[in-house]
Amino acid sequence: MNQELIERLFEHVKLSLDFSYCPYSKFAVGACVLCEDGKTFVYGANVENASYGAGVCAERVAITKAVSMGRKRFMALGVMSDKGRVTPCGICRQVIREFSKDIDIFLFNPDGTFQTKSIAELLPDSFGPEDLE
Ligand SMILES: O=c1ccn([C@H]2C[C@H](O)[C@@H](CO)O2)c(=O)[nH]1
Ligand SMILES: [Zn+2]
Repeated sequence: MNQELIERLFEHVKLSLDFSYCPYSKFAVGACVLCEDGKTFVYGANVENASYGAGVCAERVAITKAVSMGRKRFMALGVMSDKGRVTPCGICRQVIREFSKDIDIFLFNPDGTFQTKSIAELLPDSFGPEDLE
């Protein structure tokens, strides 16, 4: 990933924080996937619910938006909370893994610095679509 794409990914993640609906946790999260074409950014924010368990994380919102637009493979996913660096929860790790085994996951800090993780690091010895073949 070149510097320009990383900066654009960060800008999308930052903007998506504004769309978070988090009246219960007050913990806003923004996420964005960069599709395999290297051009299409699809962002998402966490969307909570009065029935707490019905809430959805930002990462899954971004991914399900993209998949339902016909984009199933991703180069990168960026994420950040309004409190700073955040790392995807277990359910999101499994959903990321479903669609991309070689994705770069950018854990952004508010100043734009980041740490990258692979899905193999976040979800070692994972179960995925190939296991059902
Ligand atoms: O990586 C994460 C971690 C948490 N959340 C959301 C879920 C919930 O709405 C709030 C507090 O857990 O943050 C995300 O969207 N992504
Ligand atoms: Zn999650």
